Amino acid sequence: MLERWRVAVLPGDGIGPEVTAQAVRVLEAVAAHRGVALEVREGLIGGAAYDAVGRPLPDETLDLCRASDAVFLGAVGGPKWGALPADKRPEAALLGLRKALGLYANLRPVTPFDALLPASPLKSAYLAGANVLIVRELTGGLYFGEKRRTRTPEGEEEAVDTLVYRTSEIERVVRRAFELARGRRKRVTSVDKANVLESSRLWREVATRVAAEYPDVELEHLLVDAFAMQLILNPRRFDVVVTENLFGDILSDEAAVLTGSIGMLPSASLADGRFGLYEPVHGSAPDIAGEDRANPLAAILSVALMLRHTFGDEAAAAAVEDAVKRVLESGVRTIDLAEPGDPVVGTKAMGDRVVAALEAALVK
Ligand SMILES: NC(=O)C1=CN([C@@H]2O[C@H](COP(=O)(O)OP(=O)(O)OC[C@H]3O[C@@H](n4cnc5c(N)ncnc54)[C@H](O)[C@@H]3O)[C@@H](O)[C@H]2O)C=CC1
Ligand SMILES: CC(C)CC(=O)C(=O)O
Ligand SMILES: [Mg+2]
Repeated sequence: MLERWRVAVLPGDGIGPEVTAQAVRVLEAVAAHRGVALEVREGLIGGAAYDAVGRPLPDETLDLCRASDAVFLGAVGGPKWGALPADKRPEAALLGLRKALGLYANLRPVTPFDALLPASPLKSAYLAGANVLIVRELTGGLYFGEKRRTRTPEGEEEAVDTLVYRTSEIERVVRRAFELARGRRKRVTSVDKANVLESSRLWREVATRVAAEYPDVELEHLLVDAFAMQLILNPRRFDVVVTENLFGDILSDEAAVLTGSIGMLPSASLADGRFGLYEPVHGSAPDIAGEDRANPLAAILSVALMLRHTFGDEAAAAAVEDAVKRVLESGVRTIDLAEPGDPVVGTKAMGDRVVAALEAALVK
């Protein structure tokens, strides 16, 4: 294990800084317990960076990330910056950062906590034990293809986005999915739209080829529309799901519903090796920003992923996840998770509870 953890922290916009503050407290608690020197260095990104220096992804931020073992990111974006040219928008910074750091595999574990299962036994039976790992390709596809505005010969405005995948891009992310499946239930579902899209036909061919290297892991192909339905109908049938960038973005927000809130879904964006960027799946939630109402658990669970994938500290990762579990079992909820009558706490108070549960477990 490393004795020094160098973490770049990019709080970003909206609720980004609020949830990041709680995530950093959890990381600090773990590092203090482990006796590890934690170097947290903050950088600017998104609208906050645009406002401060006129660019959403300053070179200093990229340099900081490259000089770190891991990056934690809150969220970027908001209506304030919506009218800027595409390359100045906060979202462009996030895409640019993912590309520049080679973060091609985005892991989005979807693991409903028992304490949040619906009250009806029928509904809980359908969700109990569901544990899906979405592996989303993160540096290719529509988000990175050529974009342009043109005019038709008739003078009508036209917009073009291009969806490009090459074999090597598909191969590495599918291989990552198979490797992860080996440590789980040994089942990969590859999601595409091969009945219509040429890029999906290539995706399916490559996935089938890679699967031959993993005879112990079962592969199934599903079309994205059918998968979107099956995910809700029968979530327990899925183990690892691998898919392209846009499909993975949409399907993971859909999957968040299984956990009770988008505020529960963490993510790890990985390059080859141990380097990674960790962020909640949700955005900057401008509708609740600044009100201490955001659920910080997705951000805190992203710290668990950092401990697991970058710092190789499985015990600490499990301790953070267990602290979240115990806090939820105690009944407290942020507003997004609350049923009538539940004790509701704010962002910071939820962070307090998790840190207290974690410290109690770590000193034992
Ligand atoms: N990784 C990132 O930085 C992402 C940024 N965005 C950006 O965020 C901005 C807002 O996008 P939206 O479509 O509204 O998506 P969003 O994920 O920010 O919010 C969707 C809904 O979920 C709620 N929500 C989100 N996170 C929550 C949390 N932690 N606790 C409680 N409720 C939460 C919000 O209040 C809102 O009602 C946009 O500028 C978008 O581009 C969107 C997704 C990812
Ligand atoms: C904000 C976008 C650039 C991406 C997004 O929605 C995501 O990564 O979940
Ligand atoms: Mg998204």
